[in-house]
Amino acid sequence: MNAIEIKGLTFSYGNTPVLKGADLSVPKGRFAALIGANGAGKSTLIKMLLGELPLTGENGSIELMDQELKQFDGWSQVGYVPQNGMAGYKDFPASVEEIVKANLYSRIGLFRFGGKKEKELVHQALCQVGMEPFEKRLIGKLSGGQQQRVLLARALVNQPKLLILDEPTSGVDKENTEEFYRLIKKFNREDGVTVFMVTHDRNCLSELADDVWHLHNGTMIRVNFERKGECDGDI
Ligand SMILES: Nc1ncnc2c1ncn2[C@@H]1O[C@H](COP(=O)(O)OP(=O)(O)OP(=O)(O)O)[C@@H](O)[C@H]1O
Repeated sequence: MNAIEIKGLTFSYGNTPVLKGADLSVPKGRFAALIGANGAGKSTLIKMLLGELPLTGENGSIELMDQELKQFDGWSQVGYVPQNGMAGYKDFPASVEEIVKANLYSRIGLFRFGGKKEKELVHQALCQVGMEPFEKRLIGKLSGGQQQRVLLARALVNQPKLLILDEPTSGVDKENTEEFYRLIKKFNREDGVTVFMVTHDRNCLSELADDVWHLHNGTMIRVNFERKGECDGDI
């Protein structure tokens, strides 16, 4: 059973094709990494996966958790961590707790505050990533690495079965990057969460990923780990 199944995916911005028939599958419980040069189309593919870019019958097909994307109704099982998610929001008027709680809106309801149960879920998610001491801190007052851990907690608060991460440690220092990797590795290996991570960090691949996919010239190549030097210089 696959958490993600992509077949023949195509996408163009205007007349410029970016994806030209990409195939990829991520079996449930695996840790898959997606690599590729700048501008290869990795974020475009993630946006299509998340339904942020249109998918018509002519664009190929995407299934999440064995369901066609168009019919997919399990979004609470999918956690997403964007690249530099809070960068540029230095004065954003929300606390760490509020940022994480915002992802519970589907169970709380819009414009409502949530009760004791939701507060506890938020606290637990922050404990999972070691950010509970910062619960009341304004998000903009944290370091980039701390902010990314808060965004990981936000993704985890719904106890997802699939985590999608788009270059989650870009701009984060070595120590915080290592801590971030330790956390996602634990969620994958110990809690069985399927992980699909876009990265430029080649050094983490052998330690973290079961499968590595290389997006190149609009199509997907599965990288053979024994021969991973093949893509050196192109990711
Ligand atoms: N909204 C847009 N309109 C037009 N072109 C776009 C748009 N978004 C991205 N592109 C172009 O599509 C191509 C793929 O971009 P994308 O952001 O998906 O690449 P990427 O692999 O994620 O790159 P990076 O590693 O630098 O983040 C690039 O050439 C980019 O300039």
